[in-house]
Amino acid sequence: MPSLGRLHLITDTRPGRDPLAVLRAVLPVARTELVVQVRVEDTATDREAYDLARRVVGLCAPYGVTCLVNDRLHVALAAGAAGGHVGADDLPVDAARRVLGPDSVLGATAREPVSAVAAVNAGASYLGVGPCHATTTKDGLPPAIGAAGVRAVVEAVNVPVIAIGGVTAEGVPALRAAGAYGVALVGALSGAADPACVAAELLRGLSC
Ligand SMILES: Cc1ncc(COP(=O)(O)OP(=O)(O)O)c(N)n1
Ligand SMILES: Cc1nc(C(=O)O)sc1CCOP(=O)(O)O
Ligand SMILES: [Mg+2]
Repeated sequence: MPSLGRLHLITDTRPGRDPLAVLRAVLPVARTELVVQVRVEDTATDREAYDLARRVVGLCAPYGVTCLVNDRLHVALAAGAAGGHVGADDLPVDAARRVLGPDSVLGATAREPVSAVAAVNAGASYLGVGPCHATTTKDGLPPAIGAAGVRAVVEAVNVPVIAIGGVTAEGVPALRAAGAYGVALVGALSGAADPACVAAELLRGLSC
């Protein structure tokens, strides 16, 4: 299994966003500290998801950067990604592990310690934990858990915890202090005027 980077860039495919331009800017700065998660809108077709995943895999390969696919594990396999990420509405973690095989990276969403332990026992190799802070990127999320909620999960499991939801460079030190291994972001990178600069700032926080 590839070693996991600490900076998880999740593609932003909302209208007006350019996920490949953001990726091209961030790749040379973050290199192997980067993980890219291909996440498309629920309304996107599998063909659209596959086309984006193939392009992301192709851009990541020269840098040795890990590419994952959110939700659609058949797309992950078909596109040659290193693994996938599942949450409560997706395949259960044990089924996802069977689909991906023993050596793939498998992330699972967990919001508190009990489900976190269950996800790890079912085969998750890392956990996405949040929402840490309020976010406008995704609707319907439960209330923010803050750094204290992240810490509660960190103390319950022995896999990397990736903090997600409203993460900014300013927020990284508190999340690291809570034990987060890394962070996952959509808006803070996708909406940045200079994504490379923001990535460098995020990496400085993650290296402490
Ligand atoms: C790193 C990371 N953590 C959490 C999520 C959320 O996954 P999920 O709960 O399945 O929600 P969707 O992203 O599918 O809307 C994630 N994608 N990545
Ligand atoms: C896709 C997603 N999942 C979350 C969760 O808590 O499960 S928060 C989130 C959106 C993260 O986007 P941003 O960095 O712009 O807040
Ligand atoms: Mg999902």
